[in-house]
Amino acid sequence: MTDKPILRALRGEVLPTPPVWMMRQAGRYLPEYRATRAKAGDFLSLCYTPELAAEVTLQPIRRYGFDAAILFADILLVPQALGLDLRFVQGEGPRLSTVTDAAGVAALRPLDAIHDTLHPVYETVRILAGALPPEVTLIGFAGAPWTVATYMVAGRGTPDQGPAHRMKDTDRAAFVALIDRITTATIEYLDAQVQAGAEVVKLFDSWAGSLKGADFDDFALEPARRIIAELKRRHPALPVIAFPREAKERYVGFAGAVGADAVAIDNSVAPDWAAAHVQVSGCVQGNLAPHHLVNPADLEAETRRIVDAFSGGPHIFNLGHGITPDADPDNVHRMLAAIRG
Ligand SMILES: Cc1c2[nH]c(c1CCC(=O)O)Cc1[nH]c(c(CCC(=O)O)c1C)Cc1[nH]c(c(CCC(=O)O)c1C)Cc1[nH]c(c(C)c1CCC(=O)O)C2
Repeated sequence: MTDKPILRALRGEVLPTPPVWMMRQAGRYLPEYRATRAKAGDFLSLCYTPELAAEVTLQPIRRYGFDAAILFADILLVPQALGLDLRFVQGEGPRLSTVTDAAGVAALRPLDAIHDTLHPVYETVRILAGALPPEVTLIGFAGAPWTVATYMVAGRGTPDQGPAHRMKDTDRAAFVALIDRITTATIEYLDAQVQAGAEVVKLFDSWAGSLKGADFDDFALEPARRIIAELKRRHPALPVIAFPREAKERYVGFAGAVGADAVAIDNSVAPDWAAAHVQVSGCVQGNLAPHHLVNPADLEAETRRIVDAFSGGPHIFNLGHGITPDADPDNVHRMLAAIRG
């Protein structure tokens, strides 16, 4: 049995102080991140240079003593490994070549080939596994198939995921084939991260909230269930965190339905409601609104409200979404003081 606080919470233990980390904790709000990114040249070079990716992963651990480190990489590396062109345009976000029909799905690279692109990520994990303090848990991650598909179909981020919805509704067979290709690639990608030393994996389904009714079952729930079942078949003790962002009432029972050990919730969910309806079935991660780290007027009060609401069950403190570049690094210390006392 291990004593790392994150692993204890994921096993269902209720700790006197919740363990804590932050989505996007290695990021542009930190001057040391911006310096290392400048050294790498651009964001993708940073992702694919293991020594530098490991360095930015460790920076927030050194500065704040978080309980978990999350591998520095991006969910869009999988589409790139499947053969799409990917670039990040400064100030605009990602741009990819697109997959919009059956021929596009058929042209994706075969499953075995993904490691040709992704092997530097596994090296980053290996460096981190040997460099982290013993009480810190190393989290690997991937995008969930629906969210990854929304970028592959549109070639960019979209406000309503319209292009992916249209492909799903007009060319169902090709869309199902695309989800299947992402699902199998994600299993091999996460398996390789675990073999390299990731102790927990997290699935980011940032756009799960735009799936309704049976579509939510088919494209948020079922692919996550398949990925987790296969990973746990290969690694029975592996804890998994699922993040079906903006799932609202579908957060209820989600972890159990997909076989995850914890569900991460966004900040549109009231902590008291989530404690009563979601945490009753297991560990919950979340859910401070990131804007409190920009404008800290209610930072301590909101942090305490979340800690108190979830104090009766297993809880990992986190934000409801990633910390933003305009956040003040000192506010993170204030948040930690409010959690840890
Ligand atoms: C949708 C999504 C992406 N990437 C990710 C998601 C899912 C989570 C979410 O909803 O935020 C996940 C992600 N992206 C990044 C991580 C690393 C780990 C972490 O610190 O959380 C993780 C887990 C680094 C990153 N990924 C990105 C940055 C900023 C890049 C930079 O340095 O310029 C970082 C630190 C870039 C990125 N990557 C992506 C977009 C849309 C963008 C551009 C928008 C932005 O700039 O924030 C795709």
